[in-house]
Amino acid sequence: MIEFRAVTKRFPDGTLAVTDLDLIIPPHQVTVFVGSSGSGKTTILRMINRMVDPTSGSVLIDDVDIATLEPVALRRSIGYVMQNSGLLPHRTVIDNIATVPLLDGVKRAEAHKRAYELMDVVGLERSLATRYPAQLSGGQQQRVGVARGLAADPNILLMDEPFGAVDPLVRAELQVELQRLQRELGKTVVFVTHDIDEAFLIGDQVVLFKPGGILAQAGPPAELLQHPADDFVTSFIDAGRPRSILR
Ligand SMILES: Nc1ncnc2c1ncn2[C@@H]1O[C@H](COP(=O)(O)OP(=O)(O)OP(=O)(O)O)[C@@H](O)[C@H]1O
Repeated sequence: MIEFRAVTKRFPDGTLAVTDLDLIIPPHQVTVFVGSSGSGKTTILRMINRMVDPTSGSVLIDDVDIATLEPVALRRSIGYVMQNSGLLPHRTVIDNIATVPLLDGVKRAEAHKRAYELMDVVGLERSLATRYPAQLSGGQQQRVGVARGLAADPNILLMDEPFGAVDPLVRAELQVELQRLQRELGKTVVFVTHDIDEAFLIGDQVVLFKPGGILAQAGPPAELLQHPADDFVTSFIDAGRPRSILR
């Protein structure tokens, strides 16, 4: 379980990105952060692996305040998948997937063996292993990014708009794949998107933020749809609807 207790983040330039956030992220479920651009989603996500530290308040993982943990070790123990996959351009697919285990001192042969297994898990042909990222499609690159995020077998997987840069058809395919993966692996997934349809599709819990990183509502999709907390929630959900009809 991940817990935010009265977390506020103000950047040095004075920007208030997160305001007094109390939130529980249950284990083995997909929690989706949704909200308009600049509503603090990425900042909140990055506080889970200490890429960003709160100005005040605390973040706990399984009841341990992560401010007491060593940031680099914490970061390597948590999977992180970002938009545009964030792959290393001069390393092959197999080396990209094995990045964290290799950093952790796992022997190359063993790290590669596991990386090949992960290619199967995320639905990538093993024949792609020796290609470089630029020789893959956008969807394939994102799958490599997911495999890399899973390589250290983390309990927690953070995904920051992972499907934002691919076309709608590939995006739909990746969304279905993520649901399958989650049924098989049961990780604690925290997923950022600005797309309410995507949030409702893949989220067990959806957390909607207002500008300033103010929590608007958190709950299962049906709860937000049937019992929106206020007009902001209603209008954010409604704004997503015309797109669903057009799709
Ligand atoms: N390092 C920083 N220094 C100053 N302000 C920052 C920094 N990082 C983020 N911000 C600001 O904090 C606010 C929240 O940013 P954040 O990236 O968390 O939002 P977001 O909801 O993830 O947005 P998006 O959907 O556009 O990625 C924004 O106003 C942003 O400009």
